[in-house]
Amino acid sequence: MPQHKLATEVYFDLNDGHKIPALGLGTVPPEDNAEVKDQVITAVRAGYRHIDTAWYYGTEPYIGEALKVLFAEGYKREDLFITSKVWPSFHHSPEKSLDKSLSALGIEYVDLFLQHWPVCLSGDENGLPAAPKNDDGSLKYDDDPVDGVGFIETYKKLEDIKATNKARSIGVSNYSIPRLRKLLQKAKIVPVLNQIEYHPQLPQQDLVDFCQKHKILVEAYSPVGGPGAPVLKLPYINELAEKYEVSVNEITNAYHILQGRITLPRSSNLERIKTNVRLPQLTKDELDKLYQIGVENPTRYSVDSWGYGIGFRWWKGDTWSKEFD
Ligand SMILES: NC(=O)C1=CN([C@@H]2O[C@H](COP(=O)(O)OP(=O)(O)OC[C@H]3O[C@@H](n4cnc5c(N)ncnc54)[C@H](OP(=O)(O)O)[C@@H]3O)[C@@H](O)[C@H]2O)C=CC1
Ligand SMILES: O=C1Nc2ccccc2C1=O
Repeated sequence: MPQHKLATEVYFDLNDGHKIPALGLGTVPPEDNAEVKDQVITAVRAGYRHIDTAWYYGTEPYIGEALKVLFAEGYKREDLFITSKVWPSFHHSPEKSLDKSLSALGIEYVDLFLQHWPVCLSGDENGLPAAPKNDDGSLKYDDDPVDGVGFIETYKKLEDIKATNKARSIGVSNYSIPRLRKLLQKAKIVPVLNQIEYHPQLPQQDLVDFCQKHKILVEAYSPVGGPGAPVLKLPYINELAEKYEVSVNEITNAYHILQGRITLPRSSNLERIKTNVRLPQLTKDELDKLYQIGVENPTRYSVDSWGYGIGFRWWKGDTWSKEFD
């Protein structure tokens, strides 16, 4: 049995002086939100130190229950890295959203607070409904979803929050290159990272290069493509798992971590969470071959309707859209 390094022991430097564990646990609701409590406890006991959540997921109260158990076992708040996010329907009051998240989680600060999407949906003072609709069924925005700059105002509020210490670091999610360009013209604080869909089937080297140039880390969500784990069906990933005697999930994690990206796998299977921690040392040729899979046949699995028109190339039918740039 080959000896492998551990993904749980890798930390990356953020541009504001803090550090982030490279492997984080995703907490999008499973069938029953309460299951997240055991998932978090299992992960931390297995060595994970990074939990990714969001007000939108509705799982923060269960993560809070897990934290109580873990703190009682002796784990320290300062040893964990906890991320939450402000949803677009809460764009007018991110601090209120963060206060709700902190209260549900039972903690005083988050390590990282992200703007979940660079758009402004029309929610009430409690951010509800999360997906507001016009009478014709279309999404109800407070700002033009394509040309509006309200998303920059939201980010500025995150800059103010950082000064309160309720969030140690601030960052963004689902930002394309055009949105990042606009943001960087106005931002005082460069976001520490951009959380985006990323896996071997979704090559986004241009966005990664742009982020790298501005010292913004890339954090990969849906590292196996979300429900059904379609990415894990790729024959080459299975070939590598056999070669290194690890799971297919550990290959998709290594794909990111070895190239300086944070990865956020999620699972309802506690055994899978527990064992998904080794870091096989894939070669440069193997990493390049994984990357080429997506160049030849790009596939985006997460296609939320609020993601259209914000500067990403979306997979539509059999061609990439021209929306980028
Ligand atoms: N900022 C954003 O907009 C977004 C952020 N995220 C974040 O990223 C996290 C991860 O993304 P997410 O889309 O949830 O998912 P993942 O890509 O991690 O996929 C999770 C799914 O894959 C299944 N799976 C994993 N491994 C296997 C395996 N070996 N065999 C069969 N099935 C498997 C899981 O099933 P099982 O439960 O049975 O293991 C689960 O259904 C989220 O939880 C969230 O924290 C996600 C989407 C958007
Ligand atoms: O914004 C999100 N949309 C999603 C859809 C499925 C799972 C997670 C998310 C998000 O975080």
